[in-house]
This record gives sequence, structure tokens and C-alpha cells, in this order.
Amino acid sequence: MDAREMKIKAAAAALEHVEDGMRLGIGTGSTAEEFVRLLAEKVAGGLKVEGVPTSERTARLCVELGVPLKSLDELPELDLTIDGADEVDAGLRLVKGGGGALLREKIVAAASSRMIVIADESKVVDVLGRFPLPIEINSFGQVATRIAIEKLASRLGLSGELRMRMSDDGVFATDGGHLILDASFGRIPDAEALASALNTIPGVVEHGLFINLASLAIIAGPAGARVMGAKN
Ligand SMILES: O=C(CO)[C@H](O)[C@H](O)COP(=O)(O)O
Repeated sequence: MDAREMKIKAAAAALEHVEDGMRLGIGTGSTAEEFVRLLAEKVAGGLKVEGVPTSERTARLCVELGVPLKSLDELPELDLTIDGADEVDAGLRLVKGGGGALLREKIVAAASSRMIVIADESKVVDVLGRFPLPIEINSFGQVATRIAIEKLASRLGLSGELRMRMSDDGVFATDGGHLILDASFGRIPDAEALASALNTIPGVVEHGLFINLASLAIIAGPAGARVMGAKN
């Protein structure tokens, strides 16, 4: 089974949790896009759902495939969000934001009764930090914000490079017009402490540590899909 087949397997298993009439948060990334494709087939077959996309990219795909969309302001309380992740540990702590959509992803996940993560086995880690942690920052005061993050990391015993995310057109900008610093801290033994500390820096808009948000992770490997942890 290749990587794409594993993503499809995880997406298909997640689709079984989707019921008629649900208000769905729809994630971003290649795995979430496999979910959108499968969901669109169900919608074409008569399933009634309303989706809130977590990025402009996901919104475009949903529109193209005929998945009905609403804004989060129209549907501020969601039944279920299905999204990918860059890393997941045994406590269902996540690193997200590889696709640059972490802010909307976190807002949508927090507005959902449940969040199901879909991923392949390569995303499962013992300790978070193998994937550089995306930190979304305001462009105003970006140098001061970078220095504050470096100082905070050092206080927490973390070190590593903060790299400004780039795109083909120059500096990468999120859907909200912010910048992303990808932080190669290495192992993050206390993700809760880092998450709380980052939240105290005014120029940090959001970070990719998702803690206490995922209810379930569906992890696909060569032998099929397995489920990790259930919070509710
Ligand atoms: O957080 C994300 C986007 O901001 C994605 O969910 C994450 O990057 C995983 O993407 P993929 O399924 O393509 O590996």
C-alpha cells in the first residue's frame, strides 16, 4: 500500500463517523483532501451535510466537488471535525500546520464537539518535535516576536532554528495574512508547557500544538487502519 492509499484508508474509516445532517469541520492537507473526495461521493449519493472549511484551499476543493459549505459564523457549533496532522503522540497531542492552516484548523476544531485525526503511520511519534513546529506570527514586530520565542524556548531548555516559511512567491502568508516560523526544537518533552508559554507572546497568533482537541486518531498502515485513544 503506498502513502496515498494509506491516506485514503484513514479517510474512508473517518467517513464512517459522518452521519446525515452533521455540521462538519473539514481539514486541510493531502489526507484531508482524500476525505473531501470520499465525502463528495457520499454527498452526490444523497448524504446531507454542511461543511466549514479550514482553509481557502479546502474550500476550493469542496466547491469544485460539490460539498456544501458554510462559514464558521453561520455554523459556529460543529458536530465533528476531520483533519490531518503532521505528528500525533499517544496522548493525541498533535503538531499541525504543515499546510499553513493551523489557525483556522484550531478555531474550527475548538468549535467542534469531536475532532477525528486522519493520518498514516509515519505521523505517529513517541515524543512530539520531529516535525518543525509551525508558529504563526503577526508581521508587525516579527523580529521582536522571534527574539521572544527564542528566549522562551531557551528558558524551557529547547533550542533550535526558527526558519521563516517561504513559498515560490517569497515569504509564505497564511489565509489570515500572517507569517509562519517553523521551529526545529527537536523533542518537545512538555508540549503543554511550550503551548502555554507561546500563548503569552503577543506577536504569536497561534501555534501548531493541538492539545486536548483530538478525540480519536485513525492511523492507516500497510495492514489497514487502527484507532488511537478516545477522549469522548
Ligand atoms: O496541519 C495541516 C495543514 O495546516 C495538515 O493537516 C498537516 O500538514 C498534514 O497534512 P498532510 O495530510 O498533507 O500530511
